[in-house]
Amino acid sequence: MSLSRPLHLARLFSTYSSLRPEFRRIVGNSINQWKSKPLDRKFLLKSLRLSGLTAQFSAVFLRRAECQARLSKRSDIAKREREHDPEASLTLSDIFTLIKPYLGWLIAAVVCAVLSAIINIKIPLCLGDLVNVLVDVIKSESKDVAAHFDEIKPHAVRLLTYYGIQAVLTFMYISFLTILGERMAVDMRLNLFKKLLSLDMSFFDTQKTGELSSRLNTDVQEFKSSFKLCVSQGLRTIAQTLGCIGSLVTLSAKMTLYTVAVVPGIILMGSIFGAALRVLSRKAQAQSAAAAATADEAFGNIRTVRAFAMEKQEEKLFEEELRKSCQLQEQLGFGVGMFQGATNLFLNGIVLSVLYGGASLIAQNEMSPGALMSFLVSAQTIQRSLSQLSIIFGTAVKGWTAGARVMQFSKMEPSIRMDDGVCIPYHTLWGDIRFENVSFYYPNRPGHKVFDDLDLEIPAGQIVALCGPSGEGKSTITHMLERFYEPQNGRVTLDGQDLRDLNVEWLRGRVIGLISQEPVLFATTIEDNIRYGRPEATDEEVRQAALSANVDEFVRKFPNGYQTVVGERGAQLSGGQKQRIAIARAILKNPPILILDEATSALDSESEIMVQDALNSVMKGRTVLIIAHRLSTIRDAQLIYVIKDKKAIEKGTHDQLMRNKNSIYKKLVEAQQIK
Ligand SMILES: Nc1ncnc2c1ncn2[C@@H]1O[C@H](COP(=O)(O)OP(=O)(O)OP(=O)(O)O)[C@@H](O)[C@H]1O
Repeated sequence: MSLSRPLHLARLFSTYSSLRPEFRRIVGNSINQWKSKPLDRKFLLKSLRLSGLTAQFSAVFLRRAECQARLSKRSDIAKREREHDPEASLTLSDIFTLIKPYLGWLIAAVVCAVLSAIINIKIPLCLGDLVNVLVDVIKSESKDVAAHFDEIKPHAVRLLTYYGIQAVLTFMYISFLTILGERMAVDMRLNLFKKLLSLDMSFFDTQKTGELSSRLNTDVQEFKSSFKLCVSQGLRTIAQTLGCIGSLVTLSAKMTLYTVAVVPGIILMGSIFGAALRVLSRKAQAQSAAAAATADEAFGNIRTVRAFAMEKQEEKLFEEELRKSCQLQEQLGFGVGMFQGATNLFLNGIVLSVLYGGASLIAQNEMSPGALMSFLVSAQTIQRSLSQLSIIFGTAVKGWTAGARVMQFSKMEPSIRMDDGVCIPYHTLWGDIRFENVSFYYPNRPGHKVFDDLDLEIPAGQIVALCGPSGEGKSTITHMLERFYEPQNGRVTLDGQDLRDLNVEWLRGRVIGLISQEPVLFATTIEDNIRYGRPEATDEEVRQAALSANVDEFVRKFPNGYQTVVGERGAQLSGGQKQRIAIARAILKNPPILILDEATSALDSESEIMVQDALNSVMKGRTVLIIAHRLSTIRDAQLIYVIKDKKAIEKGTHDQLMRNKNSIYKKLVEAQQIK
């Protein structure tokens, strides 16, 4: 990018230099003609040529600026090492899709805002009339108060009516916009949340949850606020500007054309600044999200932070991210400030040019001094409106970027759809699982194959254990069974059906129950956490599940019983208690296939006995896949697989494997890696 930018600029300046004499000739001629000739067709054509030429320049600059924006966006993505992130973009059709359900509210708001602006143009005129009448009354020196009052009354009533209507219109358009903005924000949040929940697991492998929350909250908020501001203020300002331009045309068409001819220049400036500010704004918002994610991670892992006394380091990390964010936000502020300053300078220049052009017209008797005065006042109203627009522009840039960040993930499509595929009828489901020639790597680490031609059979109704050295892929097998990830080669089948043909919602929700080493509970009551296994379960079924999982016995000792709130991730419970609640949840779900991923390895021996007891009651009559390092858990398995070197290299019962003197399993037991 550093090399290409000077090249672009050089090319642009060479184009400009070659066109400069022609540009000067046309501009010079046109200005002279505007001053000296009356308004005719030829004159109009010349004006259009000037506008066209400046518009062409705007287009060239715009394209260059956009190109630079794209390049820096790519470099950002490279910096973030997120190859699969789609480009953040927000189109007008995206905005229209959001507005569509509430189009009526928008139209109502637009009508009210425009009417309010029209009244805003009328109020000064009406005020002027009232002042004129008052002046007349003062001049007449008559003492007839009633007659004076009758003269003033209609003007005063008209003014009061305008004030009243304007107040009602203002209330209406702000209310309508609030309804529109809030409902749009809810839709945006819901869409994004729904989409995020459905995205592939590989997406979450590369994203920080804090950043996702920031998109759901901060970005949607920013988009909503700027949308409301742009529509309310922008509409009013535009309507006011158009109204005043109308007044200008009636005052002097020639002077108006002279003033309007500089509009492509404003567009040109706006385009260049706009592209640069959009890039800066995108960077600034990404950095704010990164800072939020750092804080979120620290809070999420607060126990680890405390245990390692890392508060200072976390603070430092957060400060670094915040400072970077602050720097970018400041740069953005400077950019917006510069833009607003330049706009003001430009607009003041227009007033000067109007004075100069007007003076020439007065000298040629084509305009009266009074008309020039009125022209200037209206031009200044436009100037004020355009200054206001430049402020709105800054807000719009931020809002647009925020909207694009929300859309970036809302537009992503999961490769695994939740609602596709078939369900095997419950009474014909056996629970026979096979991995056939499976080759797999995690999508975010394509160079690292976890399995190469893995073959594995988990017969229906049996307890099968997976063991092997750490990092060889035991948990990955459960991930593939849950269809969190799909194999690149080979297939995984359930009762002979490829998992890819089965309905994922049914598979995860009805068929497979997972109890992992660190069960995660929600910050709600014990009852709700158990019910998570099957929300439609009756109270009695919840109690029965709790009894089978040895939950009931400790819950009864809590003052609030099943209504005890467990804290974030179950922080107010012991490891064994959390694990037993997770088992009760799995019992309630009553899945034909159960996966126990080191379900007892984090517990002390007393808790383990209780949890194992609970597990034994769950395992009966199901297909069970156990991942464990504990002999006590594995010994009873009907089949044991040893996973190593990307394959299942051994299989058999505990006794069979122990009899083989070269068995890896035997070595693991002897080395106490399985103990
Ligand atoms: N989400 C992921 N993205 C990329 N690589 C991963 C991911 N999860 C696991 N891995 C890698 O895949 C390999 C297998 O991991 P897995 O967790 O299946 O091992 P494991 O046998 O269960 O280990 P352990 O016994 O230590 O729990 C490891 O090299 C690991 O680094």
